[in-house]
Amino acid sequence: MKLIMTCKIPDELMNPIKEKYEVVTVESDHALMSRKRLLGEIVDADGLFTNVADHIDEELFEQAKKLKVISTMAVGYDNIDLQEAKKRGILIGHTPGVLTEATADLTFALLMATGRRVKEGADAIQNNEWKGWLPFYLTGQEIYGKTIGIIGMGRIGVGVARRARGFSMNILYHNRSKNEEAEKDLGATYVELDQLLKKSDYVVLLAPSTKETYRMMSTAQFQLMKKSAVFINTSRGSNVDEDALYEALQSGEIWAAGLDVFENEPISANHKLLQLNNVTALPHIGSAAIETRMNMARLALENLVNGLEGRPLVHQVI
Ligand SMILES: NC(=O)c1ccc[n+]([C@@H]2O[C@H](COP(=O)([O-])OP(=O)(O)OC[C@H]3O[C@@H](n4cnc5c(N)ncnc54)[C@H](O)[C@@H]3O)[C@@H](O)[C@H]2O)c1
Ligand SMILES: O=C(O)[C@H](O)CO
Repeated sequence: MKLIMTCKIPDELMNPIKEKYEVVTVESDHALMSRKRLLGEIVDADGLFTNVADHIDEELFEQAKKLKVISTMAVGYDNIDLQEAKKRGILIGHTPGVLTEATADLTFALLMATGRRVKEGADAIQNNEWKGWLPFYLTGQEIYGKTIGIIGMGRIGVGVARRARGFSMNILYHNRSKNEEAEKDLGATYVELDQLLKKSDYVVLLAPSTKETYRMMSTAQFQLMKKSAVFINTSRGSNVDEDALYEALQSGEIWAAGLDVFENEPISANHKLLQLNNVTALPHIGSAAIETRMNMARLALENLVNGLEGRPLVHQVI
């Protein structure tokens, strides 16, 4: 059987697979397979190992004559057209759970870095702009004891809430349904979205990208937030209206934003959001811890091989 891997993973994981399957992948650890090559190779492939950067759309499904399983090395699968996959009886696997803690760590790191202006401070030193201690130089927002509002209280949202608890934060959340466990164990309080936006010092977005969440944070939502509030997005860029966010940050409607994800990735350094001092931006590295990425790759391979060999996927989307 032929497998396509649009990115390379370490040899220790790849070699046992190569013994059993014909594997087509890229040459370098630092490259993704081009769309053109993927569309060519997919024609006679049985399995596809993919990630958040590939668009698995109707055009690709039309080309794929033999495809049985698609396995993404990610928890989010908004880049895959599930309807097209379902129509063709193609199984989809993903990697929830193994990246929860690493992504919660990075989300909290971004919250702290944005609230306390860590990037601006590091840049000031680097650019030889530090003039010495001044009473209000690079003053940020306190974190300890403040109110955090988590939109999307799922696995990672709960992970962030656990970290927030360590900082004695008051935890508000908004979710499709109430998370009784988070309420009991973490003292989190369910509120409607408008209330969360009005009351939170830190608003953290961790809902998946769906039709309902598309640009759920736009002008009206930013206007409800406190002028001193910090907005953090480690979910998906499409959940945020980036023009509205830019306006809110530039006009002082909100105080700062920490962003790990963007509507179009990779974002260009010329993007208007990146020209603002009150934006801390990262290149979609929420789950980028070595052990985590190894576990994601292992789980994605297991999903793929299980599907090809007629066993249940460990984590199956459809
Ligand atoms: N930045 C990164 O590198 C990175 C890493 C991992 C995950 N993610 C993103 O984080 C998302 C969450 O991951 P997870 O493992 O916690 O998923 P999850 O499914 O456990 O949690 C998502 C939560 O969002 C809630 N939700 C769905 N629609 C909502 C809506 N309209 N309003 C409010 N809440 C809503 C769900 O009920 C669920 O509780 C992923 O879908 C992915 O997009 C990003
Ligand atoms: O959805 C995911 O898993 C992330 O975006 C990449 O880890």
